[in-house]
Amino acid sequence: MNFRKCTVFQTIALVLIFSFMFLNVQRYITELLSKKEIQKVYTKNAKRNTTNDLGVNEILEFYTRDSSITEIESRVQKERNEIEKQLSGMVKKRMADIILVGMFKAGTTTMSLWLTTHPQIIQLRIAGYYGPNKNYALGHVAHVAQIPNVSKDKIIYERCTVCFTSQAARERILAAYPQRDVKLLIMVRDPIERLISGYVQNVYQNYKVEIKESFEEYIFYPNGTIRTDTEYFQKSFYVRHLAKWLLLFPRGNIHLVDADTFTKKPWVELEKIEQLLKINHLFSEDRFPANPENPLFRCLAKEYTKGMYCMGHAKGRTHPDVSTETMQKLKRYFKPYNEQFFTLAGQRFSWSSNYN
Ligand SMILES: Nc1ncnc2c1ncn2[C@@H]1O[C@H](COP(=O)(O)OS(=O)(=O)O)[C@@H](OP(=O)(O)O)[C@H]1O
Repeated sequence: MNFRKCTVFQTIALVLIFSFMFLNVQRYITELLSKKEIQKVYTKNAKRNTTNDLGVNEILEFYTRDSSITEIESRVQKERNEIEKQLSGMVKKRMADIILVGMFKAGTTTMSLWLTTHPQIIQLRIAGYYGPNKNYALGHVAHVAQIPNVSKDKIIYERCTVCFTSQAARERILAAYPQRDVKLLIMVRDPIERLISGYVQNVYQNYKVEIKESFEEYIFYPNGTIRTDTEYFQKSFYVRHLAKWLLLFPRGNIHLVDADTFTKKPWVELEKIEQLLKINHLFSEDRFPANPENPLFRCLAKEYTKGMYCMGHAKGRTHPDVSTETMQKLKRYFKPYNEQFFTLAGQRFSWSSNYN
């Protein structure tokens, strides 16, 4: 009897031990699996954030989440009412067909100078109207009054190179074009080269940057982290700015110019613009000899007379030597933003391969 009791107890104890072990093993396996699952999701997200697996919609959503479309529309409507009020009584004018909205230090002066030598392109006298407040304060009457009456085969061209990074400018342009039918030209240069160019410009103008401050001092904090909060740095995050334009204007209206190709082979990018605007082809390769004073850059030979349009000394400046280490650090930093920009733009640029 005692022996039988003992066996029953032993069996119960064994069942309990095995059950306990089984439950623990099961819990361990579940934990392990969920940890793995979390790890998988985390790795996937990290990868998505760094190497840009994000799709166009996700990128758009991410960079415009601080923009309330209702608030934008209400501001734009208010501005439209103001435009109508100021222009009431004036004969309705055709607005500019195309606006060069940026990007600062990407070759915009050269583009404007050369493009407007085309007899079918008429440039507006006032530049930067939609950008800085002091320009916009000129008022719509003054802005519209300068627009010439031109035949349909001519293109009215306006320049506002500070507009690309300005939300106020985007909304002002949208207010002026209720049909959103303006073409927007944006020159995009390798963001690091643009950064260096901006630094050199600041050094020359001795504005914001002390002459003695090296590029490295300008770009890094003393502890080596990148000073991403500077105005120049912020302007080089093209994806952020393009997303905000795409919230307001269709992609088809935005023409992105490869600024590096424009510098080296201007006829390539100019011919694309001729096609976009459906104007005669005049910018052929043979018209772009090297600049005798600065052979890394081109000039444009005049069409009917002798002489060339070359840029002065303020364009095509010598850049400082930047160490490989600094370049690599900047490239690593910009790469994910660039990738997102290419996805959003739906195109890559000649400088894209600098980041491979
Ligand atoms: N043909 C030709 N000649 C001289 N320079 C040329 C030319 N084509 C493009 N570029 C590039 O234009 C860069 C200056 O850009 P921007 O005119 O947009 O500068 S600015 O924003 O108006 O200050 C300028 O930048 P830096 O090289 O840093 O001076 C040039 O790289």
